Amino acid sequence: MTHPTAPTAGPAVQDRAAVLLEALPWIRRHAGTVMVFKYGGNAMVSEPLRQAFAEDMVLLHHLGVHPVVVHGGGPQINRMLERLGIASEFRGGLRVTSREALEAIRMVLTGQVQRELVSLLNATGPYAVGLSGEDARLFGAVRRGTVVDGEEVDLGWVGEVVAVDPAPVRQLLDAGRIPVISSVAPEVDGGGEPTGEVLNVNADTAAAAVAVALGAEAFVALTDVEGLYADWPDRDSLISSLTAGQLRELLPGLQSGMIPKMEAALRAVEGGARRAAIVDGRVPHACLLEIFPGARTGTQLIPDDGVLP
Ligand SMILES: Nc1ncnc2c1ncn2[C@@H]1O[C@H](COP(=O)(O)OP(=O)(O)O)[C@@H](O)[C@H]1O
Ligand SMILES: CC(=O)N[C@@H](CCC(=O)OP(=O)(O)O)C(=O)O
Repeated sequence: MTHPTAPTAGPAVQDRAAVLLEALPWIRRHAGTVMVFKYGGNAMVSEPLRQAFAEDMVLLHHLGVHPVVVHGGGPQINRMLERLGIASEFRGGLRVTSREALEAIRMVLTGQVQRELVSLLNATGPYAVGLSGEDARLFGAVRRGTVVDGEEVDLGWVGEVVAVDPAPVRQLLDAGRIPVISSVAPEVDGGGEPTGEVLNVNADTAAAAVAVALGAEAFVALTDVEGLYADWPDRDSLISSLTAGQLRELLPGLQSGMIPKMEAALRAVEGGARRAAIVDGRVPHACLLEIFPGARTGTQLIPDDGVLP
């Protein structure tokens, strides 16, 4: 006859219990809240990292938090455009998008990157449902250009989300699912009606719009650096936390992909999120570490009158 080995109350057991107990106040405060995670192409670079991200989302879901994933896929799009012989050009952190490129981008985001993410999340249970801004009119977008060195630049078929209907996402959350959203959006006219065109939206920008529409508690964007640097690329200038007002002052000096990312973080906080975080997607389980305020990586952004929750 065998007997199960009784766990000894040694240090290892105590440590495990202590980790769970340390998370208890955060879990109690955040159960039932929405957290929007922007999963960027540069943070999706390895299988173990993708796996760790999916595990974090499923664990948060079981802790009672409602994770919503908005994904990018910049490097994956670059690879496809290269295969098709289409040049990639970025202005102010946004891709100049021809109609030909748009077709490929829509295919890569909704047909490849989203499918892979949904499949990873569903490896252990029926959690994830993928949708794009086109589904159930989730997004409405208008064409936008950008300003580089004081000059207006036409970006082609690039959009900015001007309307989000939270209902399709809420319905999925209510059904116990994890929504996984691709950042392509139908163009809408002045009356909010679809024109029949589709636009390429930066995924950080789309994620912030989703966070605001859902009244998310937090907006977390993964990237491929430690966080926001005050004086990029000086590695000693990493900012661990800042207020919306401090970010507004830094924004004009930012470069490349950090421009839309920090604009999105600001928009999320201005729109009601208590916190936005730029976290290092190269650190396995960076999203799960978010539940331990003392162990968070990256840069935390809070409203001017906020305190770090
Ligand atoms: N001030 C800054 N702090 C951190 N990164 C910066 C800064 N300015 C520019 N960058 C660049 O922005 C990149 C992140 O943007 P991007 O590549 O669009 O991210 P992702 O694909 O993860 O969404 C970093 O890898 C870095 O090269
Ligand atoms: C307009 C614009 O720039 N759209 C982005 C959409 C994907 C994205 O944002 O992906 P990451 O988050 O991985 O950068 C693009 O075409 O690359």
